[in-house]
Amino acid sequence: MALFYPRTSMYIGRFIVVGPDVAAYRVSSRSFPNRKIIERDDVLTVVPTEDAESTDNPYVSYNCVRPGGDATVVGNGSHVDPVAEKLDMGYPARDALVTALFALDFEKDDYDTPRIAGVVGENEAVIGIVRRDALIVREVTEPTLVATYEHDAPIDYDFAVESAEEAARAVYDADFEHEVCAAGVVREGEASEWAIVNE
Ligand SMILES: NC(=O)c1ncn([C@@H]2O[C@H](COP(=O)(O)O)[C@@H](O)[C@H]2O)c1NC=O
Repeated sequence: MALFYPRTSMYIGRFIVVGPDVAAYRVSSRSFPNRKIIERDDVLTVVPTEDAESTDNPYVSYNCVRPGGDATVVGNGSHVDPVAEKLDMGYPARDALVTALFALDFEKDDYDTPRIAGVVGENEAVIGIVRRDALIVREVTEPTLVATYEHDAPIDYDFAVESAEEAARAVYDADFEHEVCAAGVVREGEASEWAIVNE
C-alpha cells in the first residue's frame, strides 16, 4: 500500500491521524497562532493563550480530545462533543461520526473549513470529514491522515509511534506549516493515555 510522504512548505490547516489504537491531532494556524491545549478532567481543550487577541470567531476554542463510550474522540471543533455523547449512548463509531458531522456540517467561515474527526476504540478506528461537497466516514486499519485543507480526504500516513507522547510529538513535528500545538492518544487494551505538546 502506498504511504503518504508530506511535501515541505505546505499548509494543510488542522489535521488528525487515526489508526488502530492510536490517534493524534495537530492545530496548525495562520490566523490564530496564539493557542494551546489544556487538560480539564478527562478532556483536552484548545484555548487561547494569555497573549492572544480576543476574537468572536466561534471555531478556535473547543474540546479536541474527549472520551466517548469505551473509545476516544479527536477532532477540530465543537462536533467532538456530540460524537462522544453518541458513543456514550451506544452508537457505533461510524454512526456517531456520521450523525454529528452531518448535523453540524462544514464551518460557516470564509473558507468553508471542513470538520474532521476520528474515533479510536478497543476494536476499531474510524475517521471522518464533512466538507461543503462531501461527507466521508470510514473505518481504517492503518494510520490515516485527513486535514482541513489540501489533504481533505483520508490518506494512508507513515506513523510509527509507541506512546501518546510520541504521537503528539510526531504530528507537531510533521513537515507542514504553522504548527501551534498537538495532542496524541494511544490505547493499551481498555486503557487510553494521552499527551500534549505546546510550544
Ligand atoms: N479548529 C481550529 O483550531 C480552527 N482554527 C481556525 N479555524 C477556522 O479556519 C479559518 C482559517 O484559519 P487559518 O487561517 O488559521 O487556517 C479560521 O478563520 C476559522 O474559521 C478552525 N476551524 C477548524 O479547523
